[in-house]
Amino acid sequence: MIGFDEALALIQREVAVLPARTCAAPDAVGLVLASDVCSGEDLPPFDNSAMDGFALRIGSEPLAVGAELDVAGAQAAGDTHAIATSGAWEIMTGARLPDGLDAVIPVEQVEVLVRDGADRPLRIRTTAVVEPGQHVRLRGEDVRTGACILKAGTRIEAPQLMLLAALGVAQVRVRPAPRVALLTTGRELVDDPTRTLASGEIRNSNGPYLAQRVRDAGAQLVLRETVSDDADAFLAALQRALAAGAEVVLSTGAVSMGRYDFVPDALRRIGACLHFHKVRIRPGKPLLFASLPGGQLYFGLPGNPVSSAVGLRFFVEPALRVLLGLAPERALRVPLAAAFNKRAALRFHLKGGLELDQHGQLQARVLPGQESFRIAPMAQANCWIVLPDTAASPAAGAMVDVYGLGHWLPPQLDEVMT
Ligand SMILES: Nc1nc2c(c(=O)[nH]1)N[C@H]1C(S)=C(S)[C@@H](COP(=O)(O)OP(=O)(O)OC[C@H]3O[C@@H](n4cnc5c(N)ncnc54)[C@H](O)[C@@H]3O)O[C@H]1N2
Ligand code: MOO
Repeated sequence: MIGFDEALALIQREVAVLPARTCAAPDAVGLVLASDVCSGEDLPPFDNSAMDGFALRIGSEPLAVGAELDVAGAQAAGDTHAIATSGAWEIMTGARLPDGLDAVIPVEQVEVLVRDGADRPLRIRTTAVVEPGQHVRLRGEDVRTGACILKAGTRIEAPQLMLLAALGVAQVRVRPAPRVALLTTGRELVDDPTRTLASGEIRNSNGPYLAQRVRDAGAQLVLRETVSDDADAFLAALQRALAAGAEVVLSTGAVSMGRYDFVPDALRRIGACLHFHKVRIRPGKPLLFASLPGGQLYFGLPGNPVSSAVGLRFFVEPALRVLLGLAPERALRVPLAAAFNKRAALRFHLKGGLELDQHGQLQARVLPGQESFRIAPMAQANCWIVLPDTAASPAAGAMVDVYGLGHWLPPQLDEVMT
C-alpha cells in the first residue's frame, strides 16, 4: 500500500493544466486567470476632486485661513477638460480638476461672500488651512498604465470584476472549469428524498455532498447518476459520462473487498490503467486512481460518506488545482486543543473544529464521532485536521495541519467556541 505523498505524486504526473481560452470579463466569474492582466489605462484616468467644494491653485505651501478668491468657473463630474487661469473653481466630487489647479477645499470650509442671481458663488473666503494637494485624487494613483493588476492563478470574483471594469478590460484569458462526472454506486441507494426507505435501503448522501463540493472547487458537474451494483450498468453510465465530455470521473462505493466491489475489475475490462488502489490513509483507504483509455482521470472514492469526502478533498481537489493551473495548497499550522490518540500508522483526516481559546488564539479541536459512516459531525466541522502517517499521537498544543473544507473554502470561525 502506498503513502499519501506517493499517491499525490502519481496523480500530479497524470494531470496537465487545461488549455487557456479567452472570455468576456463578466463570464469569467468563478474561473481562474491563465495569464497576468496588465492595465492599459491609468486609474483614476484624470486628476479629480475627492470633495464637493472649490479647487484652488496653492503650489507647495499651505494656504492660510482667510484667503479671499473670486470663483472663475464650475466643474461637475463628467465635464470635459477645462483650463483655469485664476481664482477658485466650484467643483463636485469626481469632477476633473481644471488644468492649473492643485488642491480642493470642501464646501464646509468656505464662507461664500457673494452669490449671483442663480445662487452660484462668485467670491469665497477660506475658513480652514488648505494643505498642498489636499482632496485631489491623482491620475494613475490607484493603478498606473502597464501595471500588472491581477496575477495568473487569481480566481475572478466581484472585486476582480470591479477592477477589470474600472480599467476597461473587456476580455481575459482563463482556464475553463474542469468537467467532472459523478457516479454513485450501490443498489441500497435512494435518491428521492420523499420516498420511504424499504428494508436495507439508505439515502444517497454522497451524491449531493460531492456534487456541491465539486462546484465549490471550481469544476463543472456535467453528469450525475446513481447506478446499481452491476458492472455493465456502471460501464454504460461511465460511457454517458465520457459522452458528456467529462475530463474527470468520480465514483463512490464498490472499491473495497466485497463481492459487489466491481469498480476495479470493470475499469480493467475497458483498458483503464490503474495507478493505485489503496492508500495509507484514514478514512478512505480503498481509494483508487486510474487513467481511462481516452486520457480522462478516474477517481474511485470509497462509499463511506466521510471517506468519499476525504477522497474528494485530498485527492481530487489537488488534481483540479493542477487542471486550473494552481500551485499546491499549503496547510495552516494550528495548535491542537486536546491530545489525540492516533491508533494506526496512517495519515489521518479528521473532522475538525477551528475555535478560539480563552486568549482569543486559534486552536483546532478533533470533533467527536470520527468514524467514516458518521455524517452528523460533518455538519459541525469547519475544517479538516490532518496528521501525517509518520507522526505519533499528538499531545495538546502540538502544531497540526489544518485545511479548509474545500480548497476555495478557507477555514472559517462561524461562532466563537470556548
Ligand atoms: N473486508 C474488508 N472490508 C472493508 C474494507 C477492507 O479493507 N476489508 N475497507 C473498509 C473501508 S476502509 C471502506 S471506506 C469501505 C469502502 O467500501 P466501498 O468503497 O466498497 O463502498 P461500499 O461497500 O459500496 O459502501 C460502503 C458504505 O458506504 C455506504 N454508501 C455507499 N455509497 C453511499 C452514498 N452514495 N451515500 C451514503 N452512503 C453510501 C454504503 O451503504 C456502505 O455502508 O469498505 C470497508 N470494508
Ligand atoms: O477508512 Mo474507510 O474509509 O474506514 O471508512
